[in-house]
Amino acid sequence: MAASSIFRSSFLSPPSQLQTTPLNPRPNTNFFPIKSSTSPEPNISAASVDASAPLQSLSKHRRPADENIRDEARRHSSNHNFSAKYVPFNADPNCTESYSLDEIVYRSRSGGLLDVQHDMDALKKFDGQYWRSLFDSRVGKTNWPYGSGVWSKKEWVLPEIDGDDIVSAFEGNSNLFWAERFGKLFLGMNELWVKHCGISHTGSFKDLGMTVLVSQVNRLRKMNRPVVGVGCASTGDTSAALSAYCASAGIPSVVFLPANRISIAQLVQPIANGAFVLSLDTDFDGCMQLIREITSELPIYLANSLNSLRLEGQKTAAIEILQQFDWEVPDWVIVPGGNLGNIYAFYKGFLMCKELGLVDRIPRLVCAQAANANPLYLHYKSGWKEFKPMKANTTFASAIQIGDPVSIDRAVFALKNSNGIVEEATEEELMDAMAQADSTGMFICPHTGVALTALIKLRKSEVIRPTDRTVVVSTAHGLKFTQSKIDYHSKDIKDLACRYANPPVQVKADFGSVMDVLKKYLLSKDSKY
Ligand SMILES: Cc1ncc(COP(=O)(O)O)c(C=O)c1O
Ligand SMILES: N[C@@H](CCOP(=O)(O)O)C(=O)O
Repeated sequence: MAASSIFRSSFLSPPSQLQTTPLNPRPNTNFFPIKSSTSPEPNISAASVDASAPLQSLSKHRRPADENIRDEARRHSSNHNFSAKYVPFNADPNCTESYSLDEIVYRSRSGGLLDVQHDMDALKKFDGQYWRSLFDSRVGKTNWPYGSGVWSKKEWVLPEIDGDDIVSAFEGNSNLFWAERFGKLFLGMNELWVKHCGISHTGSFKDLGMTVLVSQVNRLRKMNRPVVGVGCASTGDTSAALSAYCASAGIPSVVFLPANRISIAQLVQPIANGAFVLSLDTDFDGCMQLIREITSELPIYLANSLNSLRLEGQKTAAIEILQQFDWEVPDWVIVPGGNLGNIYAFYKGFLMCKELGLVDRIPRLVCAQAANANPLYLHYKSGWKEFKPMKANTTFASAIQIGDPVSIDRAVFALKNSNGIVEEATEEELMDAMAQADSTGMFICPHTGVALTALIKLRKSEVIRPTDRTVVVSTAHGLKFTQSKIDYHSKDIKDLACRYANPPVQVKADFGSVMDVLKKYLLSKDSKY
């Protein structure tokens, strides 16, 4: 949709070296490397958990001037027994099928999804307090790779990767914003929080997963595995993240984009980062089908969330939320869903925290879809009967215009096991919610508008109570979707009332005219004036 003339004229012209030390690792009372009868894990060293230095010596310990943070990490040899492997997703406990993470495999023998399974027994050798303290000790530092919100949880993500192979932009650690005004004004809530995963290196939560996937690719290439490049189908955010992380590691990337269906800001990201960009005359589901076929023929590694490595990074956003609440569990977490990997990633992050004793319960999850692309919602409404993929219609929430989500089974599992709910948002609802949020100081993307709509509906029906602590996950930066905001505030959208539009006022450039409009404006704001 074109910007209105108003908009055209008004807008469109011209680290420290500190070793971070957990405060209270269970088997270790004196801050020195862990070795006790309760711990068969004697080799956890400074590099693996950063637990080796007494607190008082930390500030005196500087890295030599000719050494960078990677060199420094390399000096500390990491020696632990944590491990992870691929297993069929939600398999029978007796199933023995598994694959090393160094294999190139995306599907189980039966064609089902895979999951990354951690050696939970090894992780359980340390109690919840230990892990909480360890993760807390790494926040806000520049130690490689722990300065990243993802790699600060390395033992739970890719425990066996060498720090040297990691490709990171110190992603994660995103803002958990107290949406005070929006909560009070529109929902009568005190405890509404927005997890701004889009305030990130490439402007979306995809960075969390992509740092893991590209790091593993980096490792595979060093092992001379047949990976010439990495490829994805995308509605704009996966491609941006893939191309940035690949460019940073010097790895070729190939992205399949549905022509004319993603924002200009998203399109320019892989172009600028030097990806090989194919603009295809189909929708996202068509691109996804093609990349799956192509990656089974050519030495191109698949970077979509069908690849379960991605979800290992994305799950850290859930752990981060708990950490930011000082390990108190919120009542609800609302996530916009498209290809449906992220809702499972959140579930997995919360579940690991529960199973490893960091918290005692998990929040209820809500997955929010655009009504124009709502296969999960329809499935939920049918009582989880047979799932029917659909042809997704155009939506302002263009990154979730997906009709045949690859992670449908993961999403259903996550929702069933978290007493979850699925909601939907019409175009009018999601655009109004976005405008309302923006009017309280946010600048969110339309997908976050979808999630906020779900919240508004669940508040109206009193499913979510005024005192419930609720987190809405904001998945991308609003600056990637400015055209939708321009259209809305121009009231330039067919069939939408654009009730919260705030178009600029064109005024003659003379004192009297400016005074007139300002007086009128102030009167509307303050009855005492
Ligand atoms: C901005 C944004 N929000 C939400 C989603 C949905 O995430 P998922 O595909 O993991 O459901 C996507 C991508 O699909 C996205 O790019
Ligand atoms: N919104 C996504 C769609 C693909 O999702 P993925 O998580 O499977 O890569 C995008 O930005 O491309």
